[in-house]
Amino acid sequence: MARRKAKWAGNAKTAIGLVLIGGFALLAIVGPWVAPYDPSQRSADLLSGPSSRHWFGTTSLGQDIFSQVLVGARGVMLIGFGAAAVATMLAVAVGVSAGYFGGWTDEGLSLLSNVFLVLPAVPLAIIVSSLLHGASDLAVLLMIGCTSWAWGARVLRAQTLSLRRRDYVEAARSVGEPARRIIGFEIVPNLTAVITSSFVGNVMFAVMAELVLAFVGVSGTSDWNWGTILFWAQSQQALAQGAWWWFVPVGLAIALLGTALSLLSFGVDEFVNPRLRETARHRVRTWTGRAVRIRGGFTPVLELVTQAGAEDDAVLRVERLSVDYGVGEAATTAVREVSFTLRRGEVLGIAGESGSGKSSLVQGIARLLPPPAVIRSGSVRYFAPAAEPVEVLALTPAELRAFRWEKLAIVFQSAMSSLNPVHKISAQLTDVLATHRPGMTAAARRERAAELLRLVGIPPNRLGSYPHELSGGMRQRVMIGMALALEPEIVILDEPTTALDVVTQRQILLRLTSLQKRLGFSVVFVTHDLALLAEFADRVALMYGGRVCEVAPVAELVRAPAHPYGVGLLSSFPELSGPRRKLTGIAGTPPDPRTMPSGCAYHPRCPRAFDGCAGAVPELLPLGPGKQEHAVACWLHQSGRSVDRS
Ligand SMILES: Nc1ncnc2c1ncn2[C@@H]1O[C@H](COP(=O)(O)OP(=O)(O)OP(=O)(O)O)[C@@H](O)[C@H]1O
Repeated sequence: MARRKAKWAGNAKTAIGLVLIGGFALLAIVGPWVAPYDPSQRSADLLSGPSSRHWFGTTSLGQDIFSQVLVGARGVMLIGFGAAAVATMLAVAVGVSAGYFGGWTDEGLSLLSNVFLVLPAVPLAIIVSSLLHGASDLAVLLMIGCTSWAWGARVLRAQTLSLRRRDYVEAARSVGEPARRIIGFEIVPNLTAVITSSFVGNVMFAVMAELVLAFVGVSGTSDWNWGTILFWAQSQQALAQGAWWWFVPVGLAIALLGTALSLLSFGVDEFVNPRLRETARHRVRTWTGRAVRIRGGFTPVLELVTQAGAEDDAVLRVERLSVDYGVGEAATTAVREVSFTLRRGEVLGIAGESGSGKSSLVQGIARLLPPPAVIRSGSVRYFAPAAEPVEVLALTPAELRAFRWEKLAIVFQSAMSSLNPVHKISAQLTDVLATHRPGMTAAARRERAAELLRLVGIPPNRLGSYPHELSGGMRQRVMIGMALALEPEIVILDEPTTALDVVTQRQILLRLTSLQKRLGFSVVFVTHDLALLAEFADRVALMYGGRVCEVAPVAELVRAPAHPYGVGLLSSFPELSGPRRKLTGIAGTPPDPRTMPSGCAYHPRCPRAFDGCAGAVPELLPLGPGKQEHAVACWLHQSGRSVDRS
């Protein structure tokens, strides 16, 4: 708290803005009491300039303009801030709901906003005030507030639309947070700058609208506010008479109020955006980590392969899972009837070229597919120890929230964007615990958060840091710590070390695998990097064109890949030991899922293809007796022939 206060104080713009606004607020409170004259009281000093008796001069009736300015501040501040508060609350409620919930809610609320956008607020207020023969301050406040929210709502809707798919919002959803909490904790804090500037804009608009109403004489010409002063100055032709003092002081007061609001808006922007703030202050030394990508993903391994003895120790079983993007004739199939079993305590690697369907598969398993993706068919069963299997695809939203994170945790690809930039690491770690362990005390949650940081090799004093104060590798480890918060049985990592330097990559994976051995969870590790899998995985499944084409224990796959695609992939990587050999790679490009080749999807690129390969899709079958663990979907093997490693 003290640190926060110091930051406010250290922000000169905020401080000046606050002092000025505070001054105006004080004026609004005490103005009528400290004014030297009654603002309506006439005197013999007609239209005289500033003097020691009348600091701001007098009107054509001899009234003291200084007193009028002091007394008038109350109405301006009351209506300006009151109407802005009403407008901002309406804008947040409408804009955030429309952006977050989408669908019919969005359509209905957007229609409402559009209607209010075309309503001319000030002329409407003038007409209503005229009908009421002069409206009260409260009526003016409500009129302005209720007619000026629509623009802010549109901006907030657009911002919410861009926030709702951010990784940290998806992460919160996957943690099982209810919508109101996601909106309150993940979305609205990130809109603070927009809400503040919307509020400041609304104050300015309300002040102006109120001045216009007073200026045209519809909100009562005897109630003193700054608009009333301008109304009388205009009607008595002060400008033509050279009585500049009649409108200049009030004009300066309005300009000063606008300046104060703008300064406050800038200051709040810096305050709520730690990155902006840090540029102006000393920066905590962080590693130079680049953005880290971590995403959760399973990949298919074949059911047949895992039949021998695998059933008892299965923790997750995926059967014939298919994922489409879109529906009907326009649908593109990204995952095609993938089946695999994940065993308790194993690290299953999933590899394949870009576009082979790895992420779609993993997101399908966790039911985190973004629209327009849909699960077309299949089954995902979770096996709890000594309990009935659970069909994940049939879970209700509430059951799904409990399943994710408790049983299955996902580390998203981008650690930086998975961590909410406006919350400290401690808040983000304890939030997962608060959602799933409501009975835990705040102190216990904080202790557990520190323990989780220690677990992933980060000093607990980093709990007070913001995400941007950590290196890419540290952020990634925080995400892994967060995934382990509830001790899940399955952890999905999707390309967890892409974009990190090789040293950091290895450090993180070594720590992860040592934790995995200690805590006993199962890992699905999606990556392009076969060399990493060779070091860290127990088994590897290769994906091509949305299907698993080969699955085997990692040592066997590296030693003797059976599918020509596996051969090609391994030929693209240098070996760590042994004689030097030419890296050949794979000619051509992966297939477009919209125009998938017939038969084996790899046949157009396959150096061993023969006529039969284009006919039908080969099944994923064990290589033979004694090779139950090594399965391949290739016509070469199904017709009894073998393939040489080239
Ligand atoms: N929103 C989408 N609309 C249509 N098709 C999509 C969409 N997202 C992905 N696809 C298609 O689905 C297929 C599988 O994509 P996916 O991202 O799952 O593959 P990947 O193996 O994870 O690739 P990468 O390693 O590049 O992340 C791709 O061919 C892609 O064209």
